[in-house]
Amino acid sequence: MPDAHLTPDPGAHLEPDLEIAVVRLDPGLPLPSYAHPGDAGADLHTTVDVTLAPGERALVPTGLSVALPEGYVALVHPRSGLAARHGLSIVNTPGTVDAGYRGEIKVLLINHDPVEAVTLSRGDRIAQLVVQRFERARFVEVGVLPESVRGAGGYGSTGTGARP
Ligand SMILES: O=c1ccn([C@H]2C[C@H](O)[C@@H](COP(=O)(O)OP(=O)(O)OP(=O)(O)O)O2)c(=O)[nH]1
Ligand SMILES: [Mg+2]
Repeated sequence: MPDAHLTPDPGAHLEPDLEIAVVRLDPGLPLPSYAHPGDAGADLHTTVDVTLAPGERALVPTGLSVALPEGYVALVHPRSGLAARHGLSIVNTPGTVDAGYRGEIKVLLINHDPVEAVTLSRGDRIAQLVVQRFERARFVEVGVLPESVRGAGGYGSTGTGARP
């Protein structure tokens, strides 16, 4: 029951109306779930126990396969708590789950901690899935691009100090 004193989370009023068909390849584990109303990421669980030595990576199964509607993509993002506490991230963050993919969603975890191993147990929430619409582009070749203020500046061209 939400606390009456709390302002509702942004987006909490939005009824989730996008249905995504999910097959649980491992019926012992739950479907992806949002921790709070309005959250963008639905947590994914590992189906296996796994220990990652410092610097080690592993492709970890989630026990889920989905059929995303046309025009949608699901992005596999790291969880910030695991990153902050253990240096655990995802090698290819964010992972891209294409709408036509019917295989098991997997998470390519990596332990960035220089010293400590990370142990995850079956059922632990290891990543989060963000479902988004995307645009499919038509790449049209031209000889010269339209000018812009940024131009070709990048890779730190604006520096790091506060701008005046
Ligand atoms: O973190 C991820 C990333 C990808 N996939 C699945 C879904 C995705 O649709 C498929 C292919 O991913 P991607 O296109 O990133 O990999 P690729 O190396 O380009 O493989 P492919 O040649 O199969 O496209 O693998 C996952 O389960 N988890
Ligand atoms: Mg690909």
